[in-house]
Parts: sequence; C-alpha cells; structure tokens
Amino acid sequence: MAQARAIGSIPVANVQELAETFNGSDDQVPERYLVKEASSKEVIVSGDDSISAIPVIDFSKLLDPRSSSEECGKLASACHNWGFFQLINHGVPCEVVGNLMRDVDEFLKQPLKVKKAFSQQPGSIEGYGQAFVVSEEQKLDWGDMLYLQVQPSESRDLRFWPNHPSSFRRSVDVYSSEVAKLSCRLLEFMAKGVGAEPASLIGVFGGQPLTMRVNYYPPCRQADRVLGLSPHTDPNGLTFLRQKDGDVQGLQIKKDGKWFVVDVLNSAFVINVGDTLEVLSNGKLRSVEHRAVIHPRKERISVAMFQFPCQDLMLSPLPEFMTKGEKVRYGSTTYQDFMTQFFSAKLDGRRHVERLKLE
Ligand SMILES: O=C(O)CCC(=O)C(=O)O
Ligand SMILES: [Fe+2]
Repeated sequence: MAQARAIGSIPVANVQELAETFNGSDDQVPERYLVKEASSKEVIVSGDDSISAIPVIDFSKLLDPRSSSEECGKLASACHNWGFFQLINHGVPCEVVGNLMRDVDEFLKQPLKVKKAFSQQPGSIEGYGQAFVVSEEQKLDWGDMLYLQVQPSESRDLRFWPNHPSSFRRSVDVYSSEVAKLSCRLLEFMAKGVGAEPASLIGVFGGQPLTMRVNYYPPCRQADRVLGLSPHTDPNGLTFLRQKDGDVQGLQIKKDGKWFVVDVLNSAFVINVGDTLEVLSNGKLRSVEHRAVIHPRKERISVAMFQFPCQDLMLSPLPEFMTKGEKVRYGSTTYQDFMTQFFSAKLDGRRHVERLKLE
C-alpha cells in the first residue's frame, strides 16, 4: 500500500511503556489520551442482545451447493445492514492462526529497546509505533501497533519484520497466504449475494496488497476515559480481524446510534467491509464505524489484515453491481486521492467516503 508508506505519523510515546508507568500509581493518564467523559451518555449494547444481533456466517454453508444461495443471502444482508459479520468454519487451520498469535505475543513481550529496532521511520507508518498521528494537538489512542505490508511477498520491507521469535516471519507469511485465499472466495460470495457476477471483485482485489496491523492495547485504570482505537471506518476492501481466543473483548460496532460489543466467537474471524468495497458496490455493501475499547486490568491483542485493491484503480461503483437504471451513488476518484483523503478525514473525524456521495 504505497500511500501508507508515503504518509508519516508524528512519533509519540509508546503506550505499553506508558501503561506500565501509570498503572499502579496514583498518577492520572496524560490529558491527550482522555477522549471520553466518564459520564458519557453513549448507548452500549452487550451480552445476549449483541450476541444475537451481530450476524454469524458459516463458510462451509457458502461452499455447500445445497445451502450456498441461502447463506449468500445472509452474507449480503450482513454486509449491507451491519458491514460486519463473524465467519465460522472458514477452513483456515487453527495451527496457522495459533502460530501467528503466539509469535505476535512473543514479539510484544520483548523489552521496548528490542522492539524499537523495527520502529516506523519518518514519512511512513510501516513498522512498530502508533497510528496516524498528524498533529501535536490530536488526541491519542491508548494502543501501539506494528504495521506491515505482507502481500504480495515482493512488497515486503523486511527491515520492519521482527526476527524474534525466529518463526515470526514464516508465521505471518503462512497466515497471510491463507487470508488472501479466503478473501478471494468471500469476495465471490459477496458479489453473488448482491446479484453481481461472482468474479467481478476478483479482478480488482485478486493478488493485490494485503497489509497487517497488530494492535496492542494495554490495560488502563481510566479505561472509561480512553479508547484503544477511536471510531473509524477502514479505507480498504475487506478487513479480517483475529484476537486471541479467550482474550477480553474490545471491538464495538456502531449501528443505529448505539455501540454493539462484539463477543468474538472462538476461532472465528470478524470480517468487515471497508470504504473501497462500499463505493465499488454502489453502497450495497457498507463500511461501518467501529472502535476498540480498553479493559481496566487486562491487555488485548488483535491482528487485522487489510485487503486492498490494485493501486492504479479508478475508484467508482462497478457497473456489474448496478441494476438497470440504478442511480450511481458515489463519484469517482483515483485510489491515490481516496487514500490521501482518508488520512486527512481522520483529523476532523468525518468519514471521507461521505465526500464521494452524490446525493
Ligand atoms: O482491535 C480491534 O478490535 C479493532 C481493530 C481495527 O479496527 C483496525 O485495526 O482497523
Ligand atoms: Fe478498523
């Protein structure tokens, strides 16, 4: 993803280290991290209400000719109404995910000095550091990240790839190949589910960049005042999120003005539609705001894989996704401009995709 390499982030404190300093003492968390009022009136939906609401899609049912069209319909409706779903029976071996999570965990456990060898460099967000800090006034997220370009393999910049544990690079390689395969299959079913030619998205996404973002969210005594990741939409096509089985929950999705807590099922992927896919599908698949909250006593680690389209794409709704006479709902733009707008929209909190809307 060339843009991520071109867009730099102002260096700020390592949050893992900050958390170790602040937790246990009476000090307050620095003002720049306090983004919420403790008495905030947000509506949070959790427990059975959110478990029964957030769609679960069974990949084995998508593959089975006897159940495929029904499950495809469910998938399309999940992507339209929620922009999110959990995917079960996806065929990615437990071992592949387990190896990745183990190695990510090992990397993060090392002293800061060791991790700093993989730090972001000026002018790029690739590497170990924090996300998209573009001004000295900007509020900060309570989390660190490791951001890597992982597919195609020629695009890797190994300067940022941890070499300890020694299996780290191989684990990411194997995992990202599995996600790339799964992504292609899912994109076919999504297209089919909304009545488009199943292959229509493969030309845009097949063999295209996948990036990986490891999110590390330390605990925080003032968990009700900070956010691990502030509300955002993802700019890419599809996002595949994993967290360690048994870890605390942290992802929340916004729907109808309420925040729904995602209770991640063991072994499931949480998958969401990004802005690119919303535009390509003329709004039939929707990119929805989400955020990550912090636990007062427990850390949380998540790994997101972002599927990007070909970088010379002229982004506009695909004719294959529109029925005869359907209104085009988004203007067109070069992908480069679209991504630049995504990063600047972060500053004023507006969804940059809204700027492309024609009505
Ligand atoms: O950690 C999470 O649950 C959310 C991660 C996310 O939204 C992202 O990395 O874009
Ligand atoms: Fe996200």
